[in-house]
Amino acid sequence: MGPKPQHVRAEETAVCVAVRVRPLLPKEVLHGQQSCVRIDPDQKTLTLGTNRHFQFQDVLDEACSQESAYNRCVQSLLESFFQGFNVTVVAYGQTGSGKTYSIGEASISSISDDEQGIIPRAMAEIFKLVDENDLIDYTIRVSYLEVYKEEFRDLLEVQTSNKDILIREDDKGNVGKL
Ligand SMILES: Nc1ncnc2c1ncn2[C@@H]1O[C@H](COP(=O)(O)OP(=O)(O)OP(=O)(O)O)[C@@H](O)[C@H]1O
Repeated sequence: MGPKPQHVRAEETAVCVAVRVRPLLPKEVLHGQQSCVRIDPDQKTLTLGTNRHFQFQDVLDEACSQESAYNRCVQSLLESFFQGFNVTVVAYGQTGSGKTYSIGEASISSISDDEQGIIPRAMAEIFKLVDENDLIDYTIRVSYLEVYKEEFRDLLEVQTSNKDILIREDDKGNVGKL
């Protein structure tokens, strides 16, 4: 078997799973806590303890920057998106593992450009690609919803009652907020 590609492209697989290990937080260092995982970037494996190995399509270590995480896991999806495919990015993990940090709180204006996560980077690239293409008229709609304890919250309009938020699929298979 030849070496695996460094970056898995969207067209090569329907689902790509990458694992990201965050650095220890200052308070964890203060309490003398230590990392319990090891990453092998060549084998794309993460080892828990000494002998529990897990393989992923990509493994991002503690030093992986927001830019690199975006380039490795998301950028190619935008190409597919502009070719008309639906694309989805999901951050999954236990509390405090870095989902919000990785996805990128678009609402936090105090963070530096380097620290911006996936949402602001993807938005910037979408608008750049739209700007570059004068031949097509684009309409962009955005919704930003939180689902917590089976209740919706509209994060762009927090006063909206969750009862007024309806998610439906139309006859073309597009899922969205009514
Ligand atoms: N790759 C990283 N580099 C530096 N700091 C990080 C990284 N990932 C997460 N952190 C920090 O770790 C802390 C927890 O991360 P975050 O809030 O993103 O977790 P979460 O998975 O969204 O948690 P919850 O499910 O509780 O909302 C935050 O202080 C965040 O800034």
